[in-house]
Amino acid sequence: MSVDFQSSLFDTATTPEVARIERRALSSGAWVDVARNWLADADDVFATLVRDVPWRAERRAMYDRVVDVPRLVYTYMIGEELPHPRLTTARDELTARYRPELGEPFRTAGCCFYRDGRDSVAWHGDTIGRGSTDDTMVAIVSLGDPRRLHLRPRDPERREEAFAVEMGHGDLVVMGGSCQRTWEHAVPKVASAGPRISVQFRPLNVF
Ligand SMILES: O=C(O)CCC(=O)C(=O)O
Ligand SMILES: [Fe+2]
Repeated sequence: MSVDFQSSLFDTATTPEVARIERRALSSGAWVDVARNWLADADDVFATLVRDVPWRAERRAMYDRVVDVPRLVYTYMIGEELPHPRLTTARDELTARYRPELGEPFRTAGCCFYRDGRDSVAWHGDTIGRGSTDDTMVAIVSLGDPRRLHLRPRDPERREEAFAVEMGHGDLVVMGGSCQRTWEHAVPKVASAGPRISVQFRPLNVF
């Protein structure tokens, strides 16, 4: 796969210890945490994932409705070695940071490859598993070209609360509380974008 990505432009990652996580409280008990430049070695992680993840096409029904999913995906399940040691470190740091609130570790790592601005994911909540009934967390590490994560309340009466978070190279975005069942998120198509990889860490039985 050829990827037109100038990694030198993005060589700004700090160490996770230095990055600050900022929380935005949302309605209905949902929240979003954002930490810029959270992942160290983001350039190397991105290049390794492009090369080594066994990407497969996905365009099918998912979540609680039929969702058009033009992007490449692969999910690392429990016990599967992650494709870069930095991701293992990242998962463990996320578990250390969030376990008091989450009550359990992050276990799986779903990877999505948005090849260009035409790749996207439509409005959904991660509600296949416990996200439909329980508070939980989905921690996203973004690599490559920035894309926007759009969020909106499920309740049509509250749609004016909708907003978007830019997910840049090495950034961490965590959706927590009731976010998967009371809010929806999407990564819409854009006129022009280079490749982006999203790594989503989730607890057991959250999809
Ligand atoms: O691209 C992203 O960071 C979000 C992906 C997502 O919401 C999902 O795969 O459930
Ligand atoms: Fe999602």
